[in-house]
Amino acid sequence: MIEVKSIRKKYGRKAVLKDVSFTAEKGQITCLIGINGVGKSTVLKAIMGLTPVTDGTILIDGKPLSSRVYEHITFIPDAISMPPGMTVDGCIQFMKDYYVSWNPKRAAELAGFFKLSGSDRVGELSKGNAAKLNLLLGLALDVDYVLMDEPFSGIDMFSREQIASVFTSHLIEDRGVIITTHEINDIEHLIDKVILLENGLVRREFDTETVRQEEGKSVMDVMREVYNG
Ligand SMILES: Nc1ncnc2c1ncn2[C@@H]1O[C@H](COP(=O)(O)OP(=O)(O)OP(=O)(O)O)[C@@H](O)[C@H]1O
Repeated sequence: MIEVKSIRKKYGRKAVLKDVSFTAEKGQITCLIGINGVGKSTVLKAIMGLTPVTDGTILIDGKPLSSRVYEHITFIPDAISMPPGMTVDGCIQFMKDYYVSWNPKRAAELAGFFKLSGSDRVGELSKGNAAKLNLLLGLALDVDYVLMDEPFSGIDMFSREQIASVFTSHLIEDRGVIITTHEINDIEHLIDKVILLENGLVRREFDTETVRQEEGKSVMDVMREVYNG
């Protein structure tokens, strides 16, 4: 389980996260939702230790962040960070050489599923294909937790559907996934848990199935309730 306990984060004098606590379980997809600039990426970067928090604690399976802990978790940023001149095959080879946890079988399966061509260069990929390659490079690592920043942002409906289908497949297996988004429509059915962020605080944390069964509400219904007052 990932436990985020009362984290606070200031950039200069600006308090972005004022008091954020939530948990994300293995085997579940947890979604951090909030408007642009609310601090979703900052939360993911804090979990990865990429940005120091001003206060609070983050535990991964009960342990504080350390280099050993990072072998169990990966971060897929909102844009691919591979050099534009590198080919798809080159990226895959780079990851294979660099990470012991690289799973070549899963990488090949994802490349086939996404219909990525090995000879295409990163800088020449369409937005959708760049997003798919980005996802492949993270999901082919054998880690327990995957953090994804806006995996559906700015791509067409068919690519979104294809990416969404990966979430319900064996390619995710029983890993713990945290994704951020500001638009829930396409992915509502995939999500187990929602964390609604507003003004640096968690406005609501809920299990989608519980809310559906006990209150007859969709994620959108709860979002409207919370954000529209
Ligand atoms: N390195 C930085 N230095 C200063 N301010 C920053 C830095 N990174 C982020 N911020 C500010 O912190 C706030 C939260 O940013 P963050 O990227 O976490 O939000 P977000 O919810 O992920 O936004 P989006 O949906 O647009 O991706 C924003 O106001 C942003 O301008």
